[in-house]
Amino acid sequence: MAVDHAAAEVDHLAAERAAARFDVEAMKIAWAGSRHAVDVADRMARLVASDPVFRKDNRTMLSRKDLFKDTLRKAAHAWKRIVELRLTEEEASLLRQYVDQPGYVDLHWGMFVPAIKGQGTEEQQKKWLPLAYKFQIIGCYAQTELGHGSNVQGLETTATFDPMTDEFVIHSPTLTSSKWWPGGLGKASTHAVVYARLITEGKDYGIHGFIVQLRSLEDHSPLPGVTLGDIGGKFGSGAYNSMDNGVLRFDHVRIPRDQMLMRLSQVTREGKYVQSDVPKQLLYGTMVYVRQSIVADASKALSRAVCIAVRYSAIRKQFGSQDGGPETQVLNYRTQQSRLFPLLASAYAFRFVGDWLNWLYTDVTQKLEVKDYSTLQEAHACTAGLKAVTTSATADAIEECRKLCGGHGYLNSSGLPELFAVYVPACTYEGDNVVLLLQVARILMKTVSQLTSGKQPVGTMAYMGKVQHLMQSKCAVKTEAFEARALRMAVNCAQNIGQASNQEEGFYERSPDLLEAAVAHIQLIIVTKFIEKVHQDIPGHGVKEQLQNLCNVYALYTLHKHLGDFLATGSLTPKQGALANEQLGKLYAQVRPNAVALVDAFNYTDHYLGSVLGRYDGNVYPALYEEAWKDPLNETVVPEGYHEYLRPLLKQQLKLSRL
Ligand SMILES: CCCCCCCCCCCCCCCCCCCCCC(=O)SCCNC(=O)CCNC(=O)[C@H](O)C(C)(C)COP(=O)(O)OP(=O)(O)OC[C@H]1O[C@@H](n2cnc3c(N)ncnc32)[C@H](O)[C@@H]1OP(=O)(O)O
Ligand SMILES: Cc1cc2nc3c(=O)[nH]c(=O)nc-3n(C[C@H](O)[C@H](O)[C@H](O)COP(=O)(O)OP(=O)(O)OC[C@H]3O[C@@H](n4cnc5c(N)ncnc54)[C@H](O)[C@@H]3O)c2cc1C
Repeated sequence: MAVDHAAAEVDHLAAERAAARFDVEAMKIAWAGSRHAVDVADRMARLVASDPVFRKDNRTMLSRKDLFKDTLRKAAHAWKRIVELRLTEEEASLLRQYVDQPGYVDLHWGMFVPAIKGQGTEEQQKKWLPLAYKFQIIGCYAQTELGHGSNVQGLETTATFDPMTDEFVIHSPTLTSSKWWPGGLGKASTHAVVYARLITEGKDYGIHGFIVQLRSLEDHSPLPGVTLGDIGGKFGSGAYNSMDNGVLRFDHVRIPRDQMLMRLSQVTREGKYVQSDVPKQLLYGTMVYVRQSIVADASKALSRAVCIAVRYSAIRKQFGSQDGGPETQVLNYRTQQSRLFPLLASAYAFRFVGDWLNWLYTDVTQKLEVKDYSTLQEAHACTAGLKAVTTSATADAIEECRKLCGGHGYLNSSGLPELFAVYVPACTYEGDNVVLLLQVARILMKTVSQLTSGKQPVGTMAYMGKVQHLMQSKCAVKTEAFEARALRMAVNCAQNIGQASNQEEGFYERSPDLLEAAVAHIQLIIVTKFIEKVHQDIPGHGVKEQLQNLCNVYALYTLHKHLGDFLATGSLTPKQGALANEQLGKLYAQVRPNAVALVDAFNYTDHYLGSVLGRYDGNVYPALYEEAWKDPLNETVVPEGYHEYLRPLLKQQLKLSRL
């Protein structure tokens, strides 16, 4: 008798859900942050999923042109719904999240508007923001050039003040000064915040921001002196190809003086350069803002991949059938668990550290408003470091989830290839991860060097103040081992650099070790913030226990993976390392019955997941089968090209065989 495997798989997920030992609804609240956050997210996710314009299952099959047009259509429709339904900012940005297609709106709202808010004077904000808020202009963030991205101070575009006309002349003096990469620039934007070297009275004052109109508001054609276009196709099908990353050149384009963003410094009518009393690093404020939002996005991307891999691992069975009994769910294999559960724990870890970082960012912003710049360095180190560590881990984890889903994970319909292709540039944009970690390392070295002068480190560096204790002790407590490892790695680097004849040379020579020291410091922050979270009052049956488990998994897995660091710095003994690994195995066994419910708590719709393997109902096989037939290649039974290329070949073989 034929067994209906599909029906059996569906029952399987129901059984998994029934076996969970905690209240999933309460976990949804812990994940989202509040009941309100769950409800709004739920409403927006359903709004998007039920609207045919937001369909995305065909995206990887569209040509670049069709994909771009589809992005424009979705963005316009989303805006229409936002206006019609009078959505709040919170609702609108969730709606954008669930539309799940990178597009010019991200740069408009995510960078153009924040750049004007952060670097524009009140007057400039009054003039430009209302236009941007109503989409009467579309803006992008034009910083990176063909020749320089990481080294912002190396940018070549010039903005030369002409006192005769009270204008700046924006110019691209070399090929490498062409703006290259800005999202939304290629085809959509009418305006840009352009970063250029300010030259006045014959002196180069370095990089400053300018609002420049690029296209006509009448017919969208480039303004005189402006050459611009798209930079071409990118990694993967669908994926980031919905975005028009662009190239832009200026040939002596003139803009009024008041289009220089003048909150941080000004040029007077006479051409005098005046520096305000605010730190010049505030020029980088937009990047700091986006880096903190990228950390929150890491937990979203990672949780999606993990949700797909966990559900599918509960459905998928291989081996183990004896006497006609059931086969083993691959989720029951210890190896599957040891690869998958640390990623599940990381998704929760990144979620909570992302919330904390958002708090830190808000706090710093409030302090800046009253000219308190004391936490600027902390904000830079935390946003840069957490951006680097969480995006690298998430990119690796999405690829691991693909492998955890076996062959089917490689199909576009699994959702994983596109998720990976969209996600990986996060390791590069908004600061290459290595470059950002070296920034953290510089701050660590500065902090270590100040320890001898008695200056007490603060914020996330405060543990370094316990230097006497941490340099000597054997650590019994988990966080203390993380603190000792991070501090000792930093101190080792500082000592090695100190022996070099020149500090810069020493830093350069030791940079691979410095990267590792920076990672150790950031991992300490993630572990600490997770522990702080589970110490809070968390309502709901079994929720706190589950989070405690996941926190332990994250910490012990990180420890296991970097055991070399812990041993080399003497922060743990080999015996402690072995015990930690033993413990990890036990924790996986506790996660196992709750795994499906723990990913259900992310509360993702099937539309947002975009994966036949991750379907909520577990009906994987019929969906895979159906999906295959939708491929354009299956529109005809006999493929196009048969008559030109297959038939002649086959005929020829026929003749040969007759010879
Ligand atoms: C209601 C409607 C709603 C509608 C709904 C719609 C809603 C939609 C919403 C959508 C939202 C989604 C979001 C967008 C999506 C993302 C997409 C991707 C976009 C990607 C964009 C990009 O990709 S955009 C380009 C990013 N390009 C970089 O990222 C360059 C890195 N490169 C550097 O960033 C500098 O080049 C680098 C290395 C620091 C050296 O800079 P340098 O040479 O000037 O300086 P030094 O290293 O010498 O440092 C000198 C001193 O500055 C200190 N310092 C340095 N940085 C600092 C900082 N930031 N803050 C404070 N302090 C800082 C340092 O600690 C030193 O401090 P000290 O002097 O005390 O030691
Ligand atoms: C999808 C995408 C979207 C983007 N959107 C925008 C946008 O909207 N606006 C915008 O202005 N830009 C944008 N960018 C550009 C992005 O910000 C830069 O690509 C990024 O900052 C990295 O700079 P780079 O390309 O110059 O890399 P490079 O610095 O050339 O990196 C090449 C290699 O050199 C290494 N390296 C560089 N410097 C050092 C160092 N000091 N020490 C050790 N190693 C080093 C890096 O680690 C890397 O391995 C986007 C990029 C991408 C991929």
